[in-house]
Amino acid sequence: MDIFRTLGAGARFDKRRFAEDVKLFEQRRRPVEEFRGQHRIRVYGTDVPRPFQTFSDLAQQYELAPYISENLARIGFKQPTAVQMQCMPNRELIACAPTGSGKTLSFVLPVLHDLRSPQKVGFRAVIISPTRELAQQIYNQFRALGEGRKFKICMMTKMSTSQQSEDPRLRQKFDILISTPLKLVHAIKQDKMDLSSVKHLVLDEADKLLDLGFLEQMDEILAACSSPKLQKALYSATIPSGVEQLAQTIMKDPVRVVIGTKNAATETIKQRLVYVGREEGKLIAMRQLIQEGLKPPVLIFVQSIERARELFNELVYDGINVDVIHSERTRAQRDNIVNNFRAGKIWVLISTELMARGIDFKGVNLVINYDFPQTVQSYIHRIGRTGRAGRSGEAVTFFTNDDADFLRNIVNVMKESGCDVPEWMLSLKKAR
Ligand SMILES: Nc1ncnc2c1ncn2[C@@H]1O[C@H](COP(=O)(O)OP(=O)(O)OP(=O)(O)O)[C@@H](O)[C@H]1O
Repeated sequence: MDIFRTLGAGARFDKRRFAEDVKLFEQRRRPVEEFRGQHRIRVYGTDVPRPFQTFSDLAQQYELAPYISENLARIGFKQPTAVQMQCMPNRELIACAPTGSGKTLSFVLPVLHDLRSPQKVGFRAVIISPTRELAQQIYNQFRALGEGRKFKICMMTKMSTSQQSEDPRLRQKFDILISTPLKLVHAIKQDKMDLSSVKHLVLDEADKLLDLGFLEQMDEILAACSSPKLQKALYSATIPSGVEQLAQTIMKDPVRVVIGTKNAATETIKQRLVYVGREEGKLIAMRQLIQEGLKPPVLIFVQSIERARELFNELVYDGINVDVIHSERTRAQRDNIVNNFRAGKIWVLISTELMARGIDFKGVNLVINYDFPQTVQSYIHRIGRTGRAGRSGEAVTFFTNDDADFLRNIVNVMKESGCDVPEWMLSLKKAR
């Protein structure tokens, strides 16, 4: 880029110097491109920062505060993942990387780095997530990586009276806020939330947040983040083109980062489709899987709360160590279930879409789509609860005659992510 600046400044054109500059530019660019190619990193936009290769490179390149390097080592993160290597933006960012590829750290790290130290000027970073469980997980990651810096980090759902206080001096203590959209909009509307100092606004599971269900709330949040220095960052494993177009309209000259194949499933997951005929066939197929021997922990997705309850009653009757989670369970119940499933005390967990996105149950061996997912995005996120952080995993999806119209969409995802699929399935008509 130097060559263009030199010319822009009105210097006389020196052909030889220009040729040398071009050569130098190419020499610097080529290894970076090769490195990106090896890690399947694609970038779009102008002046995209070069990726760092190791955490010590990062520390040097960005003069990282030592506490961050120490915390990375303590947590046990030795080598950055591809998305982390490329996500030290100097401006707005849209990042699409597979499930379980470490996107959380890839925004926690640059935010902490940029905030440097606690300041009493009010919230400077806001992270939005579609569910409370995911917000909690992000909060934990901030606490772990921020250890030793005394940042005031708060989760909206746990806000104390001082955080919501009318007194601006009390509110100013805080640096980072993590919230679901509804809670935050509620506080903004009650005039209890000043977001005018926010410099970093991160939307995790951005395609979900920019979906119709949340769009109005996102508008309110964006309007409240009034600082001209505001930088937005959007992250998801799936960013459909419509959402990306919408995102572009609210962003200024963003860098786009894509890891691997866009909108595909994680390649470490072995995916399988099982034909069960009709609805009644699902329970028979489920019992057959159990008889063949399930290796817990296993996560089962169904389409509604009612169906989750029904399946739970069936499996409890069969003597399975099973529990069920959905939005009608109390907060305490949901927290307990998540903790117990993580600790291996629950072997089989039945869930609605609530747990489909973002939740990091590291050791899940098998995801069963008992009910066929309604969208490609839902499929990718649901099965992405297994095969995380480079581990292997398995996903089984039941389909009935009624699901035939949508089968082709899922078959395509399977093919894109390197799974074998029967030829006849590839010739099915695509659903709209
Ligand atoms: N550099 C790293 N080295 C080792 N493990 C890592 C690294 N970065 C993240 N992880 C681990 O990888 C797992 C997945 O990370 P994370 O939850 O951030 O994935 P994600 O990309 O946000 O997935 P999803 O799309 O499902 O939300 C976590 O258990 C996390 O602790």
